[in-house]
Amino acid sequence: MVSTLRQLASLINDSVDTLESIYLARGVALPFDITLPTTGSGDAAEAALRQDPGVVAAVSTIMAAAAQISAQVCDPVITARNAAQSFYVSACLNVAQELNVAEVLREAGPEGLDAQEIAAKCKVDAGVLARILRLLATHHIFCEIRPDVFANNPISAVLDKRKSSNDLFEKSSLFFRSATELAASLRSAEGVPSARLPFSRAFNTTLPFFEWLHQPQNSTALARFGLAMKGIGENTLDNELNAGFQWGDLLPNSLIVDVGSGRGHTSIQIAKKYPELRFVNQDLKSQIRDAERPIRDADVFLLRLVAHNWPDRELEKMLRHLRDAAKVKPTGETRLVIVDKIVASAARSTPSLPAGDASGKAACAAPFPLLPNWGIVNAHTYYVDMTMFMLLDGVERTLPAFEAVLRRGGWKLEKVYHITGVEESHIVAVPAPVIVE
Ligand SMILES: C[S@@+](CC[C@H](N)C(=O)[O-])C[C@H]1O[C@@H](n2cnc3c(N)ncnc32)[C@H](O)[C@@H]1O
Repeated sequence: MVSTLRQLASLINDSVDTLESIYLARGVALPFDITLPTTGSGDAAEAALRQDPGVVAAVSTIMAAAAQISAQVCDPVITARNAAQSFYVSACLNVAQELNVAEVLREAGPEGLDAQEIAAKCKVDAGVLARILRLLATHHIFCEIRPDVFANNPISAVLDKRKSSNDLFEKSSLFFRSATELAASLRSAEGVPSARLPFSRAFNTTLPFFEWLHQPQNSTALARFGLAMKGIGENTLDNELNAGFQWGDLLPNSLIVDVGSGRGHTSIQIAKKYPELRFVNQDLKSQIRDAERPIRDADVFLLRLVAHNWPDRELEKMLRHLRDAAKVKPTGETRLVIVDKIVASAARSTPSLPAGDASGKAACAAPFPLLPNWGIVNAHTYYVDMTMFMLLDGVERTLPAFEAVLRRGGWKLEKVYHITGVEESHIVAVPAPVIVE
């Protein structure tokens, strides 16, 4: 019987072999050495190759197996202690972002900069800043090329907002401040949910998050939020358009209603590829000036990164309104396209889905002995789930949870598209009779 340790080591070895052979066959150099300063903004051919399904599978296996083998061999006390203190990584990263250290180091180039000079540009104490950057370098974010001299590596370069360090301003992190209230929020027994959410406590407000964001005094936060939303999926939208819901199968002139559209960046991207489709963007009044009521002759209601903003009871209400406004056979059939992450359990068990033949339901589970949800490969999904709770009482859902809320809202799950290299899935539903439970 091969030990779990050996199985994990084999998975890593085999996947490294696969990676090397794919890169060799394509004539592309393997990814940068993260222990060395970066000399530029990366290689476009290498960035494109990272989307290759064989590369995605090999990288996912290495990430999951490396994290698991490390946790397996490490003294449990040390693993637990490091996890308990990993907030320091976030806190130090927050410092680097607020002080625009990646921009300062981009301007310094691969020779790097002494902590004294970085601190002078950032107008803070050099000794503490050097210690903060060393903690980050220890986690492979920045590299310390000589004692107290730091440079960007490919990971810290990602923090660079590609502006001059003189043009950047201070920012406060909504998520970071809210997270400090997570435990207190769970313990509290105060009234309405919005008053006891970590965000509400941290920012001392009883307004729901999106209303708070639209207050005149929070216009900077709103602008930043709009940009962040535009940024999510910008690089992967092509993949989404090719391998997700098939917009090209809709008849010319079909009407797509983007519910909670933000500034309409998704519709604009789809319209560029499919100019024969029509679009309506709906959002809160200060985001765009448009109708807020459901539109009755839509062919598609698109909810992109919207369902996860709401707890089940609110999402169910929203889905019912859309169901009431949907076209049903024989006059047509409105499709509901939800673009959201799908959470998988970390337990190796079969999900208890009701019988049905919606294709593409199960995302590919990781091979034994890896955690079936691919462990840290999908860590971001579980982080965003916390953000949804902290800010909105929202939730990232499992597929059975989606199916249940859709059913209660009067929709029937038709098909799920899991798209390689994209964190969000496309969950497609059609109108179904509303079942009162
Ligand atoms: C997470 S963002 C998603 C934006 C966009 N769909 C995207 O994919 O980037 C959620 C959006 O829902 C909007 N929203 C929140 N409450 C709303 C409401 N009651 N009516 C319409 N839109 C709302 C917010 O203003 C925000 O733009």
